[in-house]
Amino acid sequence: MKIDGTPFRSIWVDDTDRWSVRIIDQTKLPWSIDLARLTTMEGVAHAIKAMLVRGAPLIGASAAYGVALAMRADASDASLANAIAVLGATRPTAINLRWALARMQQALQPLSPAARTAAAYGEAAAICDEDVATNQAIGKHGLPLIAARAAGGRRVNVLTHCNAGWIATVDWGTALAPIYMAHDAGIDVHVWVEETRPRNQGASLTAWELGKHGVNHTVIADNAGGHMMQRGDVDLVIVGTDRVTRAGDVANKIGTYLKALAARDNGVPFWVALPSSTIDWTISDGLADIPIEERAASEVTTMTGRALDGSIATIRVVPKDSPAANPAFDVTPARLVSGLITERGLCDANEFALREMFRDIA
Ligand SMILES: CSC[C@H]1O[C@H](OP(=O)(O)O)[C@H](O)[C@@H]1O
Repeated sequence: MKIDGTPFRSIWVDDTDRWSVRIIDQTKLPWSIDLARLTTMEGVAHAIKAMLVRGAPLIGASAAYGVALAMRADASDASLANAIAVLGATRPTAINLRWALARMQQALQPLSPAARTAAAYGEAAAICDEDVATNQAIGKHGLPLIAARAAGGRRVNVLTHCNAGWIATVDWGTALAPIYMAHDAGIDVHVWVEETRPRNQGASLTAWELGKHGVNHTVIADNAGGHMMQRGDVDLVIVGTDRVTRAGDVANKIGTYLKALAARDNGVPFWVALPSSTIDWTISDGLADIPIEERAASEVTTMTGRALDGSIATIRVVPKDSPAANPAFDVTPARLVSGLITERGLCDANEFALREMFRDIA
């Protein structure tokens, strides 16, 4: 998408040296646009773990380039195995990480070391290009959900949680793709942007993205989403996801489950946007089988933002001696999901529908 008129992707190969990997450091947004340069596999692993890059599809794309950087340094079998292991251990919930690493392994293992570097960069680039096309398709298939509610120029209010925008993918995003397309089609779409404690991906990233694209939005506290639904101010909810089971259970940013409960209680459609690379065909029961990342307590006990003097500051918001827990995701049972917006179309959140739509993959 564009940042102040300049087209960007969230990750790309440096166009000067043609081997280092460039990213937008998302820990610095929205306060500054820092383009970081990653030159080692370990640097990519840190970027994923510390959330300089985040979002399931972007985590997968970043890991793919991490393998390419590893091959550039040492294309041996041991180096390939080490890269897969190190990158695979960075974050446990988003299945796209495992999917991308398996794809890189499959592409590189059969090759001679001499052929691996070029092949790795080629496969990583293909993953990125496919992600862009996939997300455009998600946008196209999700657009009617918004357009159907825009009769007579009526404003359509969409609530989203966390950030599943272009910055969470290589481009376009998943949950935000239909919103961008609705906006570009002239529909009066407004987005309730939940701040998404504790990392505030909504307040810091979704608000920033939508603002840069000129999409009307209002940031709200996480706890306000249900209230907006009760008042009839939410026409539909669209969120992203990090892993969907073959039965349609959805892992997403912590707090998503509460939105789904409020949506069900208020008769608000609750849609989940995802590429098929986010489906984990090996599991059915999300609550039992999706690993939930536990992140540092400091993400709950402190907040970082711009101080009134313009400096970037981190403040403590919890007493020093109070422990904090920080589960980064929760699981929304399929029964609370109105439907899935995929690159192949809209799909019920159940095993039969998923297998019908993706019989060539399942
Ligand atoms: C398009 S996937 C976006 C998904 O990833 C986010 O998690 P994180 O920011 O921790 O990587 C969140 O769950 C989003 O819905």
